[in-house]
Amino acid sequence: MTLAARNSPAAGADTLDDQLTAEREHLATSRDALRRMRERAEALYATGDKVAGDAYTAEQLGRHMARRVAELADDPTTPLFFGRLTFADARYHIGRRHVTDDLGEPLVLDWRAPVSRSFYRASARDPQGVSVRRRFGFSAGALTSFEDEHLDRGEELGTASRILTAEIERPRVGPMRDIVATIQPEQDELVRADLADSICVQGAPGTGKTAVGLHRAAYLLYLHRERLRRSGVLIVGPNRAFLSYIAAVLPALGEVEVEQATVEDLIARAPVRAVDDPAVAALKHDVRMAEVLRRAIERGIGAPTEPIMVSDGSFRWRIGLEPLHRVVEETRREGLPYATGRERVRARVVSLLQRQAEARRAESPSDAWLRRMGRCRPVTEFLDAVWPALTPEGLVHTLLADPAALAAAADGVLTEAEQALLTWAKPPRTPKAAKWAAADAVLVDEAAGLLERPASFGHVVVDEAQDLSPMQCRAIARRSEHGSITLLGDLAQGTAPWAARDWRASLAHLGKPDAAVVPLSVGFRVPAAVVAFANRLLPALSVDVPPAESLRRDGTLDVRAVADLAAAAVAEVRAALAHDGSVGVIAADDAVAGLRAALADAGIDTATADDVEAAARVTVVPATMVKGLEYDHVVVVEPAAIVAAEPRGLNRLYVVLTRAVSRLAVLHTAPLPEALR
Ligand SMILES: Nc1ncnc2c1ncn2[C@@H]1O[C@H](COP(=O)(O)OP(=O)(O)OP(=O)(O)O)[C@@H](O)[C@H]1O
Repeated sequence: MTLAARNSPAAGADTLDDQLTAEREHLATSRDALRRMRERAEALYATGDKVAGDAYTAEQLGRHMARRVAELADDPTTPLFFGRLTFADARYHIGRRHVTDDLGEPLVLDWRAPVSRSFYRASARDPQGVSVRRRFGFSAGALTSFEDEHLDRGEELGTASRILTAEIERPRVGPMRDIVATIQPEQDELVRADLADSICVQGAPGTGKTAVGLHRAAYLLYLHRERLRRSGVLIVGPNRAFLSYIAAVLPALGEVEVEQATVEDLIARAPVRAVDDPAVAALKHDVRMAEVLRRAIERGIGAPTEPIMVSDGSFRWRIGLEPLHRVVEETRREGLPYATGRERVRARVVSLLQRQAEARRAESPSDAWLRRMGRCRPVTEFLDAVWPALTPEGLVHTLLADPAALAAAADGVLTEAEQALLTWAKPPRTPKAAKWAAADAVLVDEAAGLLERPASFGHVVVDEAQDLSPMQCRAIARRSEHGSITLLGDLAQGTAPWAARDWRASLAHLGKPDAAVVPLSVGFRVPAAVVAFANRLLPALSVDVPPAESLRRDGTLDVRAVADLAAAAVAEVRAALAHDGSVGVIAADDAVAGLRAALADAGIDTATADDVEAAARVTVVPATMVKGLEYDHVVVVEPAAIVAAEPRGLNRLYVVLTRAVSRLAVLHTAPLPEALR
């Protein structure tokens, strides 16, 4: 046993070894049972098209079974169960998914099942009927130890658990892993919050926000499987490197159908082919642009100026100005999305024609007649005059290309100087010819949302949410209108020019103004010495957040003035490679290529941050890409250059300094930023 079981055996005279043997047998039995479950699912998958009556059912069944097979995958390196609860009359092993024997009796309970909740929440003060909680220690998939807490005797280890400590201090390699075995009570409360509840988690670096968000997604999918499968669950992350880092967590928990995207991916409609001046980009992300777009659309709705005259071949029909005015006004008042409004006007005009036809012929006209009237030239011309068809790109193109159109929509909302900033110097002739900048996407998406509502996800998890602009928040709000959100972030790590300074404003833009803001303050990543160093920056960041405290007493910090940054970085990486785990070299973006070359010259292979499966243990990461990531050993090169590279450089440095799991080395030639000294 590597980690000795702390307490005397619970069951009679069994020795610890006997108990360990019994647990290993239970693990082997469970793995066999899971294999049989998977084989049954595979057999069904193979014969699915024969039992299904038609192609559609076969397709549905096929997809369901493929998903089932994927869900039942067994990873030999992750334990099938990690805990056990003993109640007065029953005993359950808790693991990543349900495993049942051939008779349907449970061998392992899913961590999300109601009974499993006590594994995370029971305490000596509130044992919830649990007499003994057992945690298992594993090494490379083999069960090596266990640790008991006799809650009925007032024993409780909390964060002193050696198995928990070993899990937290385990060297990191490759992609992020799930934390089901060691979710802490304050995290569990967030993970198991109701589907209807939107929550905002403000947490210092490494407090498990990302972990909480992913586990909440898995929990909600377990509890509301059918509903969420229909509406979908979406995870929004800051960049592709981050998304590939977290991509494996949900599949490892059996959840293979969650969409993961950056906010840019989510709203991209056209390729980005131009770069905005920062002031222009900031203005496009300003929430006032939503009002400008709303007005621009509303101004497009005109008043009828002529009656409609239609002939159907047999009769001529006429709709006078007054009823047409009524139709337009009534529809405008309904506040529908613009494109729906246009169709509503069309339908109302057709129904006026229908009424006339009924009065004249004393019978209802056919559907074909109604369709023909709806599409006939006079009706379409009327629509084009009072409620013209619009495209999102067309609308934004008009505003950016035509100062008069912009002035009409922006008067009283944007200053003249701001309007001038927005106007293209060389307007493209058509929307198709436009070279869109990144920030135009938020305008086009806002316009698209005014024309037609996008489908709403059932639940959206937004990570690193402090960096969302008001307009990006609105883009997410449109996609979670009928669902709930989990907003995760840290105001101190805000690096975007529009980063949030308080959560209430973001929540209002997200359409969830009343969501609770819950703090997480216990850090699982960054060692105490490193946290203390990074916390020196907090007063200079002008945000009001509780400082982090660390669960980790291990770890080292080494801040050093050097003569040659590249040579010192190479030496530092060499030394780091003598330890287990990953090494991250973080520098200002423009220094990355040079450092990669220096490491290559020294014969050290390096990977890029978005290649989490890379064989190389060393990753060289630009400071702007490192948000949300972590490495055992972090080498930060020239903090002053990281700070100087962008307006929120100190916040960036705070992010950079809080990536280390075990050891942080800070190498500098220039003086350290004032706040750190
Ligand atoms: N209860 C836990 N048990 C074990 N490890 C945990 C636990 N909670 C978090 N961790 C680990 O701590 C590290 C940091 O977690 P995570 O990335 O979720 O933090 P974060 O708050 O999102 O950080 P950041 O602010 O830097 O984005 C991860 O390696 C995660 O697996």
